[in-house]
Amino acid sequence: MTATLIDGKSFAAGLRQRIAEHTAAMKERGITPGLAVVLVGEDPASQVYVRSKGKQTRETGMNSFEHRLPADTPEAELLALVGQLNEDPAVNGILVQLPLPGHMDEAAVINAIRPEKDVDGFHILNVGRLATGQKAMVPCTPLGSLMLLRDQLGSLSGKNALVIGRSNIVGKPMAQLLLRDSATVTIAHSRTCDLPDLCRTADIVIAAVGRAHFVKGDWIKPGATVIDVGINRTDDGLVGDVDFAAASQVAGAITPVPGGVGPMTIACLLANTLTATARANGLPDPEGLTP
Ligand SMILES: Nc1nc2c(c(=O)[nH]1)N[C@@H](CN(C=O)c1ccc(C(=O)N[C@@H](CCC(=O)O)C(=O)O)cc1)CN2
Repeated sequence: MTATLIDGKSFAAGLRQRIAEHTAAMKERGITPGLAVVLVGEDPASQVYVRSKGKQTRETGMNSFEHRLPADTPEAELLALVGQLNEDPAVNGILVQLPLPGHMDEAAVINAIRPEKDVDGFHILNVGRLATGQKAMVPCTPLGSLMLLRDQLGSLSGKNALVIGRSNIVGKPMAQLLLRDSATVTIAHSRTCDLPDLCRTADIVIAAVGRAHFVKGDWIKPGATVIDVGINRTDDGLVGDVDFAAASQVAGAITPVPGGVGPMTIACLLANTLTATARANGLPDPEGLTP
């Protein structure tokens, strides 16, 4: 392997430490940040993520409120719970774990969350604010990826960045964040022509396509920085969207899976909860936690 390994696990641990310090300072002023996480159904991966979110929230000194609803919960009941959490002054952040069961309208549920408490940054107002350069809540996985990129590269200005994947929760907000940092951004997707050649022009590759080992080693420009957002469960265990073994021979720096972007997602959720708490109390945004 020639590439530098971007250690998201250790970066996330450092970030959580800083968040714990900010939280302790807030608690001295009588303010305890609170995060409510709602899980509908019993998806095994979601259960693991929700458990980790609760544990890490408590470890940083914040209050954690967990709500578990059965898979056949009517949408109106979930909306009523979101309404209660919106009104609860002890709750600064609300997250509804995705995916939701098929009978629910994800957009309707997300848009029912008060934008100031939308620590996932998925509410349509936060999407619009991010796209227009206004103060927003920023989705956690793209925010974590940006932090890793800045740490690795310093300035992203003028770099050719290729985002592979156009989802609302990763691809599109990632592209917005890269643009904000003055990268030259291309978004690729399933209909993109000649993706391997396009990828070979990229200084930064963000793989968020949701297909195991989709990005091949010979697609990577020598020295490029590769951020692998994929989490694919295969017979060989958890793997990313990038063929890590091959790409790490060519790239300048690369995130592993596991231990790359994944741990940053929850750390950034805590960062967003702290930011939401600061804003709700008329305090400045905590330093280094927002883009
Ligand atoms: N409301 C939301 N739902 C979902 C989000 C989200 O940001 N908000 N993202 C994903 C799942 N997710 C958090 O919810 C998440 C995914 C992965 C990890 C992580 O730490 N991954 C580890 C591996 C863990 C494992 O073994 O599964 C890693 O990559 O090292 C944390 C959070 C979908 N839903």
